[in-house]
Amino acid sequence: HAPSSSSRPGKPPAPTLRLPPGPWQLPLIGSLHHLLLSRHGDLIHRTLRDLSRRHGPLMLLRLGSVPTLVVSSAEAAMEVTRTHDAAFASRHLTPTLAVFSVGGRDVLFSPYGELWRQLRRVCVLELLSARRVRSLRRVREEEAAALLRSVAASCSASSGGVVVDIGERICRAMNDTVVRSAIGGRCARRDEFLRELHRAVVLTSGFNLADLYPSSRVARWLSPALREAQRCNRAVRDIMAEIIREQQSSAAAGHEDDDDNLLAVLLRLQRDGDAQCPLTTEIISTVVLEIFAAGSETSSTTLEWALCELTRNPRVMRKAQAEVREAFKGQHRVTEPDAERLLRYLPLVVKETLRLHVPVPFLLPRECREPTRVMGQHDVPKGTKVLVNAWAIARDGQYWDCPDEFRPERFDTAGSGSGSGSGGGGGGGGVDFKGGDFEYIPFGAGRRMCPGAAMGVANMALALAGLLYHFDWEVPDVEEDGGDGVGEAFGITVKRKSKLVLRATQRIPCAY
Ligand code: HEM
Repeated sequence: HAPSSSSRPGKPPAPTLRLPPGPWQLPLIGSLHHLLLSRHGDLIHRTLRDLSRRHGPLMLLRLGSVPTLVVSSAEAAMEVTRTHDAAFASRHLTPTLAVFSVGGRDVLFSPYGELWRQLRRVCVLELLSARRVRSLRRVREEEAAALLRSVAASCSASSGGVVVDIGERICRAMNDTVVRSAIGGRCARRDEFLRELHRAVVLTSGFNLADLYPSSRVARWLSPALREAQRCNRAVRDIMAEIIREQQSSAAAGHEDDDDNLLAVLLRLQRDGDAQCPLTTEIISTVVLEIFAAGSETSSTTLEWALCELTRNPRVMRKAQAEVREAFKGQHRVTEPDAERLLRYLPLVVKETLRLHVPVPFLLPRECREPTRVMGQHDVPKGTKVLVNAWAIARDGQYWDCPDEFRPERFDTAGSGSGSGSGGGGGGGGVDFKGGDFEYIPFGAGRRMCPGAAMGVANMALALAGLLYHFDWEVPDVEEDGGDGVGEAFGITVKRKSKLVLRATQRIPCAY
């Protein structure tokens, strides 16, 4: 993999490559020792931020045998996801990701090409377009209601507050919402699925022996992560096979209205042979599994962090609760149209959570498809893995005032200046996550940007409004986190190390 600037005899000398700078390397392990010796332990997004402060926003490392470009400024992120978007539009497929994506024949990790284009188009059309997201409102309301009823039931058992495993419940609610949206029904083996999904998130972080030495058979053989990935993949495929069988028998029985979901459409395309790239059952199973995973893990992680930050910041909590309690005054239920119409501050809370706790800190790894000169001065060789450290960019004092503080007001267009920088609210007024403001890219940017942002935000916003409307939330005892960062667990998404547990006190009855 090592990039080379040497020329072969008889050929004109190749121009010398100007590779991006990076920390010193050792034979065999490359730059890994910088990660292994870090004070941040396995929180690699933090370690790479520290390293980039020394070596620059375009930094070249070798992680095991994999040349890896780490992108750590808004300007550099723009180069990779806009200026040279096509050159970086493929994913880097590690051996563990190859297990889950069956060699990249999927939508999340596929190389840039026709199959990806086709699968992404179907996902957007049948599930993620603005129209489809609107039409799934009933699913969101029912699943948020189920969550609120479950908390109310726990509260009714005691007269004072009650300690609730709210993190677990949020996780189930977000998963049920996205699964019902995609296949029309719940997953009967949901808890088993969620357990395997949590394993998959850790296994695919890219920092195991097999992924660091992808071409070494010894590394693969020695890697427990790869074997565990294969086991985990078999388990989720088994769950999916059951779901597909049910959907097929429902279609065979002629249930017309069961046909209106992503899985049904994919199966119909397969039956009719209409798709440009033929769809195998394996591809369909992979795509639907990925939608379940991409849609639930990210949203539940964000919602958990939102509640966690609100309990740590009583001023923000009071303001958010005052707003929602005023908007729904006298009512016993929160509905989506009214929440959308009346709440101004709550969306800022969601935005600020997505900034402070970028759920997918390196986006999904990209790969350079052709030699590319970036920022006019650095050459990135073909095959280089690219990590955009969206987490570091969203906490960079160059773009954000008090970047480590939780201040939803910074996104208030009325209260602060426009654009990034030093608006009155702390930088961020007018900045959005739509992929055009590169200091804030929790959903990525460019061709491979997340197509599920609208659905993710809708799923989270309604549940959060209900949780704040009906209940008061406090930290039960001394918080186990100890403060910023210590409570993070690294994986392809960064979530809380332990599931959030809070004391809930019901203030307003639920009538769902
Ligand atoms: C808080 C919620 C979410 C966050 C933070 C999030 C974040 C991301 C990120 C960072 C990427 C990679 C973007 C890039 O490489 O530039 C991505 C890709 C993707 N996301 Fe999301 N996502 C969320 C919700 C969802 C939902 C609800 C769905 C679907 C139900 C979804 C489906 C996808 C898909 C299919 C891709 C792959 C796009 C491609 O490679 O072409 N996401 N997401």
